[in-house]
Amino acid sequence: MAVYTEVRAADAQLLLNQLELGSLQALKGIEGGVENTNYFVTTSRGEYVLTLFERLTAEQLPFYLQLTRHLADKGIPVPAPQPDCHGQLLFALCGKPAAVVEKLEGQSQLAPQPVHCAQLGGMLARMHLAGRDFALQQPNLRALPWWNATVPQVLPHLDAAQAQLLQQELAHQNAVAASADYARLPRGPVHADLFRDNAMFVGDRLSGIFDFYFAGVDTWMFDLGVVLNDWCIELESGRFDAARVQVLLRAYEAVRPLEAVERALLPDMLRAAALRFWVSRLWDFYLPRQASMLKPHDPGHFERVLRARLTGDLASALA
Ligand SMILES: Nc1ncnc2c1ncn2[C@@H]1O[C@H](COP(=O)(O)OP(=O)(O)O)[C@@H](O)[C@H]1O
Ligand SMILES: N[C@@H](CCOP(=O)(O)O)C(=O)O
Repeated sequence: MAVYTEVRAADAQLLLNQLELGSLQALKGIEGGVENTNYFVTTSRGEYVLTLFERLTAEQLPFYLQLTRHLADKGIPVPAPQPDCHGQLLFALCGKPAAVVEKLEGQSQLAPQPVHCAQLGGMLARMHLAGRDFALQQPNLRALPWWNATVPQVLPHLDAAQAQLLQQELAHQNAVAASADYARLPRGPVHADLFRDNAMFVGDRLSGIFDFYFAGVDTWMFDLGVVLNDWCIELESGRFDAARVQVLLRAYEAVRPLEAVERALLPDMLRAAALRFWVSRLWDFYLPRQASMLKPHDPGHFERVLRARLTGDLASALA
């Protein structure tokens, strides 16, 4: 659970007044999430999510908020940020940047089946295409430069085998990123954290995707790698479930067929995506921040995912 900043009802009401969202009826800290402070807000007008941004700065936030606005306007089901009468989406609360977004209907599907993966794959491709004409630029802030800066901080906490794996994979990803093929990968705004807990289903129907606060401009294959590594694996082992991999990729390609260079680099992007979350989980685990309700995710999970990807199991899943 993560509530880093306690928000009083009176403070929340001041912001709701600015947005003309009615009178506060309930304010409830949200269990889940590790990055920001989130509250469910019930008002006389409806249900919303109030987010206080704990790490992101007011300079970085317009990218995320405008991107969700842009995607919502293009028919992608994402929680639209609520504007004030000047069209502003970003505010300040308790000394932190803050926003209020729509509350999506439904529940996360934490044990996804092929029926869920198919919808997610199609939605991911539609989201990539819908982002092509988004005007703002911001890199993925959890990409290679961040891994290079963070790995030395977590290495002292690892055993020798883990340290070797981490360093070897980082070296490999630096080499991939410097290659001509990598430069040819199509890119655009990506979600970069579209795990099963960042999508909602009503019954078996995908009702929306949310939590764009790691979004940035990166390769579409990195985004697909993040999704495959979470939606299409057996959680205990990190190994791929072939049926889910196949259905998700087929659904993605039904909307946007992969280019040859994307197909060739997908195994490396799967490894990159595993490395990204192994590093961030190690960082959260060994160098935690203060939070009144925080349960860090298990870093060992992404070590297993990375080891599974290193066996080349994408090819066997697609055989
Ligand atoms: N727009 C939304 N609609 C419905 N539920 C939401 C919404 N945003 C967040 N939540 C709920 O809050 C939880 C934590 O949000 P999340 O964005 O993942 O947090 P963090 O940014 O800290 O990682 C989610 O798992 C979900 O249950
Ligand atoms: N998905 C990441 C954690 C990022 O937090 P989120 O709650 O915003 O998804 C992970 O699983 O490590």
